[in-house]
Amino acid sequence: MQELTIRRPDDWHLHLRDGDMLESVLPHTSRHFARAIVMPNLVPPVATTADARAYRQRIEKALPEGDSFTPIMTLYLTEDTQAEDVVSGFQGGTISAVKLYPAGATTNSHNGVRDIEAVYPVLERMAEAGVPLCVHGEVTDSEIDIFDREAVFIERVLHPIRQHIPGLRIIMEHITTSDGIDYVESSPEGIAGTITTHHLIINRNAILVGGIKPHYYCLPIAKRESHRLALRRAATSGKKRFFLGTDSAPHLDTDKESACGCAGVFSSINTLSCLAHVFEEEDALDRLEAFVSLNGPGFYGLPVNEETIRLVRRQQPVDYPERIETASGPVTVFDPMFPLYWDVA
Ligand SMILES: NC(=O)N[C@@H](CC(=O)O)C(=O)O
Ligand SMILES: [Zn+2]
Ligand SMILES: [Zn+2]
Repeated sequence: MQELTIRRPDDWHLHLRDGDMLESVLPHTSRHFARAIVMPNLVPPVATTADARAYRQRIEKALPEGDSFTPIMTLYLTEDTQAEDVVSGFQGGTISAVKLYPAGATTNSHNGVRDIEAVYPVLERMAEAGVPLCVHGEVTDSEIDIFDREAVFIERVLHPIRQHIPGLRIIMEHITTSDGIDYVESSPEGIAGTITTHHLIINRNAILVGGIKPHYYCLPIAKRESHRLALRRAATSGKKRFFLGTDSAPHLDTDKESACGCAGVFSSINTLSCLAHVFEEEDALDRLEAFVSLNGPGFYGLPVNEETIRLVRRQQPVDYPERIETASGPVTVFDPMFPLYWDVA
């Protein structure tokens, strides 16, 4: 296949940041994507409906002329979150989901949840009102190995939430293990998983072999090869409860290339080229549209996009920048370590 037309895709997990960084990264998403679930882990976090409304306005202001892009806003769940604010923000159309960060699990998560049972009353109200919960699924206990933190989260946190509040719709974001895939597949309706572009391409060797490669460090951390293969099988299966969340998460190079580098991979620029490459390798180009354009709106109960995009396989590798410039310095773009031939026409 040399050409593929699909409905315009959406990104169900994206970090747009704020200020200069927002200005620099937003065009790389709005060029190709119609909508994105925008993560609320700003400093300070997007914790109330009023915060989400103000942040949405800043995103709309930063949007390049002529691009049609809808940010889908989320709230950062804290132990002080008020259920009334969540429900009214959802019913009024300002927010579409709430995000659970276990405190200390990832970038800007220190205001997250320490005691999950403390937020059960809010989760119960969300279930009644139909507000979905997006989850960063890693425990933070210091005795748990970083490579096991997702699997342990499923057992200690996610499964108990689902037992206690079966009506809550949950998105297990950026799944990195076969445990996560198996959990979603073996559960009844009501839980879905997003998968990032980079976790379909790299395993932990990319971070650690031949020297430390900070631009491949993200959370949850990439796991061993068998897990990457499980993610590929799920993403390319066409199954309705798996869809794209790029987790494109820009950090300044000076913050990544450091003795204590930040977690996050910036991939919005070449994500669709990378995904077409992966789906072609798996002989599943006919299922790319399900993963990037159909399954996400299906789970979130939103209409699919009517516009289309055309992907073209070029004769020569596609050019994309190694890094982009922002007012505060460069940000390195995800390098899949192979040439990309698929391009968005
Ligand atoms: N994925 C990451 O490694 N980083 C994200 C946070 C997150 O999604 O966990 C970020 O905000 O930088
Ligand atoms: Zn996360
Ligand atoms: Zn993220």
